[in-house]
Parts: sequence; structure tokens; C-alpha cells
Amino acid sequence: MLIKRSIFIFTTQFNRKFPRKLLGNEKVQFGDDATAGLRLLLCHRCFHSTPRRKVAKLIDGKAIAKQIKDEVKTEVDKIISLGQRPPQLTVLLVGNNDASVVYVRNKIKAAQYTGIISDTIRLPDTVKEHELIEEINSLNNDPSCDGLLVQLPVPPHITERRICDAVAPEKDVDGFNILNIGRFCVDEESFVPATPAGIMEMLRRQGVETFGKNAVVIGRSKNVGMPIAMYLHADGEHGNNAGDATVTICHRYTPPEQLKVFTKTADIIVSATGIPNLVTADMVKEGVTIIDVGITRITDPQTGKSRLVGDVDFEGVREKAAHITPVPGGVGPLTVAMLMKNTLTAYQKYNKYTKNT
Ligand SMILES: NC(=O)c1ccc[n+]([C@@H]2O[C@H](COP(=O)([O-])OP(=O)(O)OC[C@H]3O[C@@H](n4cnc5c(N)ncnc54)[C@H](O)[C@@H]3O)[C@@H](O)[C@H]2O)c1
Ligand SMILES: Nc1nc(=O)c2c([nH]1)NC[C@@H]1CN(c3ccc(C(=O)N[C@@H](CCC(=O)O)C(=O)O)cc3)CN21
Ligand SMILES: [Mg+2]
Repeated sequence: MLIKRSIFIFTTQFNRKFPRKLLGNEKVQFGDDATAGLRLLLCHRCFHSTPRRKVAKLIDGKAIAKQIKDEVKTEVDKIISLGQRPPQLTVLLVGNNDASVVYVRNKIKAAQYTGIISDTIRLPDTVKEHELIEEINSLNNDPSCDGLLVQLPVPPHITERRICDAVAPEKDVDGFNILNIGRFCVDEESFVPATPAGIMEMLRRQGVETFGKNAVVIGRSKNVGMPIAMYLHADGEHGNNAGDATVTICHRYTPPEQLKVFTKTADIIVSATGIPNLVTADMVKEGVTIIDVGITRITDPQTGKSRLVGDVDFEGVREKAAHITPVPGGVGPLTVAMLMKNTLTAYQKYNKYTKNT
């Protein structure tokens, strides 16, 4: 008790001495990383006790996603109680890609939960590009549709960029239209893609500081890696909740030994490659935060059953990490929740026909 109390008094004074900005914009408390060295020193030098082995705190993506969906639901309930029509999300699904069918089902379930009306339009994978664009145009002109997305990937005979750009920017809840991408890149108000938005929300709600930290993003795809890196490094003073981190982007041509040099110095690692076991314990430092975006379906060599894995050797890395996201149940649910939030925003900002029709 006495020992605990003296450490408490010591760290309280330490906290007062170092204000927010100096310590990377975070409130330092006993138990935080900024005092970890100090604690170790105190433990070893004064009391000869062994520090407990650390196991990462799991970031519960499902629980955080539920909080966000509950917030959206509260807003939708208000809209309905005012006698106005609820927001509507329309999903265009081309073909029968197994993963896409699962992801779209998750989006429909989330819409139902929040009170958002969802409409899924399925088209055969033989659909011509111009036919798909005609369908998009008709939904662009449909006042009952607030949010519109085309589930990716589309079949190879269809050009993804032309499809994303056909969606009206004010209905583009994926943030994949080139106008929204451009606006996002220059810190203007825009729809932000749901996966990076979900990751930022996750870090914020978990209390993981990004300000002034080293972040490594593995993967540079335009829909995932790039917007995550954009969000993490951008200036938070520009009103978009950006991260103010120092960001390194690694990709398939980053030599493995070089990748390790970068990940070793990272406070936050976001991996979005779809390569199982790309990130292993020897590549990370103690206290790192790991956001595993990757989703790969594998056959478990032990059980022979099919299951989902991320990019990270979860069991190995969790011993060193401060925070880690599981797969499934990590970034995926956040992506779905942020899509609901974007749909509500589309309705609130652009819907001109609030009365039931
Ligand atoms: N949880 C979610 O919400 C969510 C959302 C989107 C994508 N995903 C998953 O994230 C992963 C990435 O998706 P994507 O669309 O960006 O895929 P992609 O195939 O377009 O991109 C993969 C990226 O990984 C990089 N890469 C490949 N091998 C590498 C290596 N050895 N070292 C470093 N980088 C390497 C490539 O350069 C590329 O930029 C997939 O598993 C996908 O299923 C999850
Ligand atoms: N137009 C479009 N927008 C997107 O955001 C999008 C696509 N297309 N295509 C695929 C990727 C991958 N996305 C997602 C969306 C949801 C989950 C998801 O719900 N994951 C759950 C369960 C996964 C499962 O059971 O298979 C998870 O817990 O990770 C994953 C990836 C969203 N992405
Ligand atoms: Mg996940």
C-alpha cells in the first residue's frame, strides 16, 4: 500500500511537470507508456520486484462498432420520430464473389440495426459496364436513395475507376469518387472511406495517441493503404480529425529486412496486405499498437477447417504489443459501422426531401 501510494504521488507530480504538448499531446498517467521506464526503474532499483509479463489489450472492434451504430440509431430514431423518412443505403452487387456476399450481408444487418433502409441490387457478372453506369445514374437521380455504393471488386471487364466516378459525389458514402478522394487529400470536407475512418475512430476510442507518433502502414492500395496513410499523417488542425503522425508507407517492393527496420521503430503498425504472418513478433517493439486490416481465408492445418486470419502473427505479437486488433472482430465491424455513419451524414447534408413520400 505504502509503496503503491508513494509511486502514485511521484507520478502525479511527474504528470504535472510535463504538460500535454511536451509529451506528445497526451495526458500522462501512471500506467501509460511515457512513465513505463520510470516504473521499471522504480520497481527494479527500489523494490526488486519483477514486472509482470505484458499481454496486449485486445481492441474489441465489435464493441466499438456497436457504440457507433448505437449513436447512428439514436439519430435515425429522432428522424423517424419527427415523421420524416429514414436514410436509405443502396448497394450494387455484381456477380457472386463469396467474400462480397458476406460483406454485403454484414452491411444490410448493420443498416437494419440502425434503422437505415437498405436496398441491395444484384446484377449478373455478365453485366456490361455501360449498363452498370446506367443503373448508377438512375440511382443518382432517385431522391429516396441517400447513400450509394458498388461493392468491389467488379468483374475484370469493368473499369473500377469509371464505376466509382459514376456515383454522385454527394451519395458516395464509400468516398471512392475521385472528387471525394481529391478533397480528402487536400483536407477539404469529404466522405472518408469507411476503413480508414473506422481505424481512426478505433484508435481514438481506445485512447491510442497518434499525435507525433511513428506509424507504419504496410500496403499502398488506393482504397485501403493510401487513405489510411493519408488520414494518419494529415494535419489534425484542419478540422478532419487527422492523426498528425509521422507515416512510413511500405509495400511489396519494400525489402523484408527494410520493412523490419521501419516496423521496429513504429508506435503504430497498420497492416493491409492480405498476407498471413507478414508481421511477426521479432519485427515489433514493446508497447506497439497493431491494427490488422488484412483478411485471408485459410484452411487451418491443425483442424482442417476454414477460418479467417489477418496479416499479423496474432499469438506471437500480442505478447509485445500494448493494443492489438483481432481478425475477425477488429477492423471489419468498424468499416461497416462507419459506412452507416457516412450514410446518415449523406442524408443529413444532402437530402432535400425529408417528408415521407
Ligand atoms: N477489414 C476491412 O475492413 C478491410 C477492408 C478492405 C480490405 N481488407 C483486407 O485488407 C487486405 C488488403 O486489401 P487491399 O484491397 O488493399 O489489397 P491489394 O491486394 O490491393 O493491396 C495489397 C497491398 O499489399 C502490398 N504488399 C503485398 N505484398 C507485400 C509484402 N510482402 N510486403 C509489404 N507489402 C506487401 C502491396 O504492395 C499492396 O499495396 C486484404 O486482405 C483485404 O481483404 C479489409
Ligand atoms: N465498395 C466497397 N466498399 C468497401 O468498403 C469494401 C468493398 N467495396 N469491398 C471489400 C472491402 C472489404 N470490406 C469489408 C467489409 C466488412 C468486413 C467484415 O464485416 N468483416 C468481419 C467478418 C468477416 C467475415 O465473416 O467474413 C470481421 O469481423 O472482420 C470485412 C471487409 C469493405 N470493402
Ligand atoms: Mg477484422
